Amino acid sequence: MSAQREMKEKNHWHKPVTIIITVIGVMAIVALVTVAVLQNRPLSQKYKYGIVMDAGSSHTALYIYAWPAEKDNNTGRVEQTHSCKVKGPGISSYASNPSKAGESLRVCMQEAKQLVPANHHSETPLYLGATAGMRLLNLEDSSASDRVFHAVEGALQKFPFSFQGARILSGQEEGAFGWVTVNYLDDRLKQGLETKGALDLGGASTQISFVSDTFDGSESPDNNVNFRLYGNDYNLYTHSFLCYGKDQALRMTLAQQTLSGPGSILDPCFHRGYTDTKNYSVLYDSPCVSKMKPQNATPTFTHKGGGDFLQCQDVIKRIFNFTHCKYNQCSFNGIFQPFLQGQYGAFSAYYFVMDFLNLTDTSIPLEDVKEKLKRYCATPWSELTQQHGNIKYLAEYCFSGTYIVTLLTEGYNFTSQTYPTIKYIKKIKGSDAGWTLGYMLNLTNMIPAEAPDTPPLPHAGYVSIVTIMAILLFVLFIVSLRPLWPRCSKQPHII
Ligand SMILES: Nc1nc2c(ncn2[C@@H]2O[C@H](COP(=O)(O)OP(=O)(O)OP(=O)(O)O)[C@@H](O)[C@H]2O)c(=O)[nH]1
Ligand SMILES: [Ca+2]
Repeated sequence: MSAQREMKEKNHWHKPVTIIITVIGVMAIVALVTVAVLQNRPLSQKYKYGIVMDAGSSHTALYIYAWPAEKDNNTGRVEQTHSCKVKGPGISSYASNPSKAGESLRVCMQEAKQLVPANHHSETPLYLGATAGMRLLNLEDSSASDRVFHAVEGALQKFPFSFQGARILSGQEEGAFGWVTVNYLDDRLKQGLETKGALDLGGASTQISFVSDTFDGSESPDNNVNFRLYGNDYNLYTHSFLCYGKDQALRMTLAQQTLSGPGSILDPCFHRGYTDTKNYSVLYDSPCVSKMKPQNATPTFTHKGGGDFLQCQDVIKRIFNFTHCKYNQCSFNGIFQPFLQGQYGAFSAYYFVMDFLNLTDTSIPLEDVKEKLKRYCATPWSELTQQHGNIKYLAEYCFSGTYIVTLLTEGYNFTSQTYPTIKYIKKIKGSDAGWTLGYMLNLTNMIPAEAPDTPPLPHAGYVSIVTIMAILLFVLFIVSLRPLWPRCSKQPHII
């Protein structure tokens, strides 16, 4: 009995003070872990929104972007959540009826109003950027372009968003923001990886943009855009060729074939059996060709297809001027271009056309691409309409495919070796490739010039370390109470 009492006396765990210290120690550690974890947990995901309207030459599209509210200054998180294609042609086509340009945007704007939560409407910026169609209208008739903008602005101001204005983007902006979009979505900017060039083929203009180690802007300052993004400097070469979008290039190619004002032409870029009556005044109604309009021509001409890829390449080559270059090297029309460098993403009509022709795989050798195009162009029109029905653009794919290959090789100097550096793309991680995202990121200051301070540990790592440390502390605490531990448990009882 006395031994038992002695043991109980030696066993300090049974002392109320020890029990209280242990309980307080456990509670303190639990409190420490809880506070540390709660204090540093990611905030609940509240989103911010931005809307950009791409008023292109052929049509207008609306894009909604969203990003977690607390990550404003930390790019890599903005995503396209919705896109809406405006019915009808681009806003520049409404020059003679501007109010219709504003009206045409209403359906997509209503959609945006439904999709962006109402409590965010007033803080959501809305931008409209117009490209080559409005550039051409502005060249042709600047007051007509002002009227179109006035009507469009009036229509957009009626919506509850924070409207930031409608304007024409310069060719440099269009090229550079397309490049920003591609590299932002690919996470190349944030990680400081080698960037990808951007190739954009629109309806009225086409852009080429890439970082070149040999280009510092001194040779041709107009083609130089400098960015500092996430602590890295980028020296970008960019050029926009007005009139070299696929629709205006087709006009120029047709103009080349009708300079003498013939009553009919046999166009190698259209399929055998294809025939259409075209109006001279409609064909030449664009600043890209208006100066070439034949005098004394009949009002219309018959447009017949010849279906010959090689001859088509020849007539397309005639719209490029290779005779003068005041720089070390040029692409075409006397425009400076440094050596091609790195990988390229080709989007818009590059994708639409090559996708239709089943030629988006650039591991197919360039010679085989040409061979396939040759066979496609030689397909009779009747066979194609039988196969596809009378779908939009069907008559133009032979021209468009041949134009793309000619622009890339003869224009930009891609070779059989460098052709595989191009990837035809439509979307990257769910967002459309194009200038709109880059434009919004720039205007909302969402790409920091310097790399943002990031916590040294991700949240999960932080939680694990705090928990391990707390357990360790607890164990140390228990061990530190060792002098108070009973010594008898494993010792033989000596009576
Ligand atoms: N085949 C095909 N062509 C398309 C499609 N959507 C647009 N296009 C055509 O492809 C060309 C380029 O389209 P976009 O990139 O939208 O051109 P855009 O932005 O209106 O014109 P720019 O102001 O010059 O940039 C135009 O000739 C369009 O008519 C499509 O789904 N399929
Ligand atoms: Ca475009």
